[in-house]
Amino acid sequence: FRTRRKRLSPAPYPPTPPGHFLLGNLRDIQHKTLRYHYDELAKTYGEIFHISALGQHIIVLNTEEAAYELFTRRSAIYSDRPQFAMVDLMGWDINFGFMKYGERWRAHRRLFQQVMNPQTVSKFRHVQAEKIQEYLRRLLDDPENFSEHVERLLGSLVMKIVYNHEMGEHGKDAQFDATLVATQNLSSAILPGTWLVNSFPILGNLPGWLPGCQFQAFAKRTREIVDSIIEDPYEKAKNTISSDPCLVMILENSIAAGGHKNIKESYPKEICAVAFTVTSETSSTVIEAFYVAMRQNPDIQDKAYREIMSVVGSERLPGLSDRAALPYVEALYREVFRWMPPVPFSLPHSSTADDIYKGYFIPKGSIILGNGWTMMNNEEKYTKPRQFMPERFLTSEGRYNGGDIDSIIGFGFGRRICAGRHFADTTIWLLFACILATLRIAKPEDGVLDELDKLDSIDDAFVHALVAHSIAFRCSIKPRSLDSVEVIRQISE
Ligand code: HEM
Repeated sequence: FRTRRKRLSPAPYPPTPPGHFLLGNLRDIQHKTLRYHYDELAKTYGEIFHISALGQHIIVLNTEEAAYELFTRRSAIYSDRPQFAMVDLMGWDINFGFMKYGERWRAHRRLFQQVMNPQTVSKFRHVQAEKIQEYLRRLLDDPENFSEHVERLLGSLVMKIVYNHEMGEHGKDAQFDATLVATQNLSSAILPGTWLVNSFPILGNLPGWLPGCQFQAFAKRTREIVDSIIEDPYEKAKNTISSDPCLVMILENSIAAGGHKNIKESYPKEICAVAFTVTSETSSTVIEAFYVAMRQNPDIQDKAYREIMSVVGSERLPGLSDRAALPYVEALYREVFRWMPPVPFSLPHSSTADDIYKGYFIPKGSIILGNGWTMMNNEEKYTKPRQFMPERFLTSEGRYNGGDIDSIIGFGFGRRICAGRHFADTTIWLLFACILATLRIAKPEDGVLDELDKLDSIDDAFVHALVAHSIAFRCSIKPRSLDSVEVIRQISE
């Protein structure tokens, strides 16, 4: 590496915190509360800093301007992904979120966008509304398990729009259960430190019976499950005749119409197989953040309720066509993403060429993190940033001024920006609006404090690995009125 740097540039690395003489900044990388630590470092070093350990350079971008310059304007060299050996060993390299920047990624992403663009997503509005209403019914019947019901909501929604598959009871739907296990194995396998093979890919070549190589067996089991969710569900959906649109049929029709040259037969099946995995963790974190924010801020919740009542009334659930008329709900929705960015550093990008930014050297192969946490806590843009305050996205006349979906930093950056954001955006907005319209979320009424009430700061309710997650907490969830119960129970025609 030293020779390459000498050859290309005498420029210094971006500001770097002092590190250990051998281990470099390993302690900064393995810090327990990374978002606070990097926020501190950003305060010391400014819009960009650099840390390195064991030969790996990590560049952290702390302003929207720096992120825009590198991820968007220079996207040709900042759109790669660092590789996890375990992802490949488990067969999860079919997930284009992890693919290297290149032809295979491009073809997958193009196909995915074809079925997840705003026009196509709007075909699924009735499914979104139906599954959300089902979720509300579950909340009425079993409010304590509000969080577990989210998994079912997301699962049943994705299975329906992708495969036109109506999900069976929990634990009894072979297709969904396999998808869930494959997803959980992927999440655990990419947690830093879980498997040494991620840091030392050469281990992947060793036989599984060697001590320390248990990852081989885990990877093999997962690969079998991943293989099982690629082929069969797709073929089944392809051969089922239905008037409901689903991703499989949309893809098949456009392939038959000659819309896709140069794609392999497996690609459409692969993008369908990853849909739940790429949906579930991030979406459930945003929903958790909503519950925490609403539990802690009854006045804000009531204000949103009043807005919905005055625009929509109490005799039906809000729909996506009401969205523009509900600026406070929109602002609240946006504030959830700002207040607790679900993927605080986005998914890591990596660079494919040496570069210079503002006089600093960024070597090829660096991991580049967009520090969404610090960006969303920029005091110049967001006064009192740790306060949950939807008003910050409203003008003094109460009009929404928060920008369109692509301005949501929580969806990431540049060419790797979340490919499912239109589906996520409409689903999550509608979910929030329907909950706000019918239910009141509050602290538990039995007076027993739970972990959330014992925290020094409510921010600590969320811990993060790659994606943030809340600690377990309870809330009381009750219908707003008799009308609410009726609307939730009402079967739509
Ligand atoms: C609120 C929910 C969601 C959030 C916060 C979210 C966030 C993100 C983020 C931060 C990235 C990485 C962007 C980057 O590298 O800069 C990403 C990538 C991705 N997301 Fe989402 N996502 C959500 C829901 C979804 C849904 C519902 C889908 C699919 C239906 C989806 C599909 C994807 C895919 C396929 C990628 C990989 C894109 C690529 O590498 O080219 N996401 N998402």
